[in-house]
Amino acid sequence: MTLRIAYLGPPGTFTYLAAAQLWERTDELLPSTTVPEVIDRVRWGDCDFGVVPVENTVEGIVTASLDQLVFGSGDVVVLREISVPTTFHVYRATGASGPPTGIASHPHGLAQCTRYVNAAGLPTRVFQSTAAAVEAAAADPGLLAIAAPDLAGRYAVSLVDSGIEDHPGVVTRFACLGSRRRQADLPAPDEGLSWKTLLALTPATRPGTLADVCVQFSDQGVNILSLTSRPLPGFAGAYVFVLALADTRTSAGLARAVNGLLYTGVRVKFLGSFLSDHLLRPSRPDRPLSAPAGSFGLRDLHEVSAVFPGRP
Ligand SMILES: O=C(O)C(=O)Cc1ccccc1
Repeated sequence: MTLRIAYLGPPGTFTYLAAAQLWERTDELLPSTTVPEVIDRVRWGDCDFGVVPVENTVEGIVTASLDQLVFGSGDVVVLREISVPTTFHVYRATGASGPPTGIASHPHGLAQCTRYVNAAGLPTRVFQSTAAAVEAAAADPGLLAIAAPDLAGRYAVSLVDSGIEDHPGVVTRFACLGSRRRQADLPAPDEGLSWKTLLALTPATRPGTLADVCVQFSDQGVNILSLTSRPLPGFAGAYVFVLALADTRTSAGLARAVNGLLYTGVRVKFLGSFLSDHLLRPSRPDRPLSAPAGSFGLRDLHEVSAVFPGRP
């Protein structure tokens, strides 16, 4: 059976590279113009699965994708997570001459290549995807486009520069989305993937609610990998917390933690339990974790007391 897979297109986006990692040529990869369009095609049954960017190690969460999952309706959850190394190249219409007049990309592309973009000193143009910018550059000889590798054969453009990102070693994570019932229909996973579960939690707004949430997971030995807060529309000052947990939906510990949460009054939305290559592809395997410059630790107590002068 040929599967229909919606992705953020046109062909040659980083999302396309993620989708092509998972599906064979026999399946139909169908480009969509925006992330909400991909999710709608899955939600309304026009496509079996969808692929969207979810997190970038420089730019952080792709809120357009996360908010669709958190606030959208219907049975659309994350079924698999795929990482793609994100290196940026510059293209221009083949045969174009004279000084360029603009530089174009997806907002994340422009944000991850600030040194190059600033040095170019050209007006920037934002597109729905990197490959959409390349498509526009093919038709506009003044435009430079920042996008994924290997697009010169696919569009009428030539490679101008390569590896222009500010930080080498960046990885973008993509989510394969679909109905909970379709998880078994995905291609067999590679070896060494690890389970993640994504939950959106809405606690009451009082001191200690987030501590209550964390205690439920720590009591069950479930590692919280990340915590993202999204404003709850229509309720100023209230947030939904999206937690990525290092466990599978079928574990007893996770079931106990979620049951415990319900008793503390937290509302829980299930956003998916899936295999991820997250730990297989850490973005900087060569470097130990380091906190941002200017962070203090136990050795810097004098700095702590300068910022927090109250007596402990
Ligand atoms: O525009 C693309 O190619 C995408 O897939 C979204 C994106 C943009 C920039 C970095 C990673 C993903």
